[in-house]
Amino acid sequence: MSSNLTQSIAIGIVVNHVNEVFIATRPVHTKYGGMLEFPGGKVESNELPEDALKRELLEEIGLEILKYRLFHIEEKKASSENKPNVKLYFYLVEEWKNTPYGKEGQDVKWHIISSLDPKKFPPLNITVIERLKNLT
Ligand SMILES: Nc1nc2c([nH]c(=O)n2[C@@H]2O[C@H](COP(=O)(O)OP(=O)(O)OP(=O)(O)O)[C@@H](O)[C@H]2O)c(=O)[nH]1
Ligand SMILES: [Mg+2]
Repeated sequence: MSSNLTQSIAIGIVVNHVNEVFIATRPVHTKYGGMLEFPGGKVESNELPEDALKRELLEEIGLEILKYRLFHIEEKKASSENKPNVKLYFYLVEEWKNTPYGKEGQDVKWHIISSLDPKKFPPLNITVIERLKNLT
């Protein structure tokens, strides 16, 4: 029997009109430090994933998002009793206000989708990156 809870994560794939996505480098001292990631973070209790998406993108990259859609969900079962299952909600963000920047001091950059290397991201991003490449 499993009593593991599920930690949901809301992630924004911010895509511009020239097929570039806005990506941050994870700070070195964190889990997957030095790897690339899309902005986002943990959905809080009593919060909807899309509300977490709006909150995290504002907190992390100063973006007020206007048009977005759920693009992909990735789930992973907990690797032990005392860890949560995780569920990643990846949203495509296609319209926004403001110019994104690394509000928390993180290194950020626009990357052309076709040039993305899935090996530079956490393992749960591999499928969504393949799907992203098939879009363009
Ligand atoms: N933001 C983000 N997190 C990802 C991605 N892929 C992926 O596996 N994750 C995982 O999702 C989890 C939560 O992300 P996070 O560290 O950004 O959480 P957060 O913003 O709430 O930060 P905090 O824990 O410091 O409050 C991490 O374990 C991270 O490794 C991704 O592309 N973007
Ligand atoms: Mg985060």
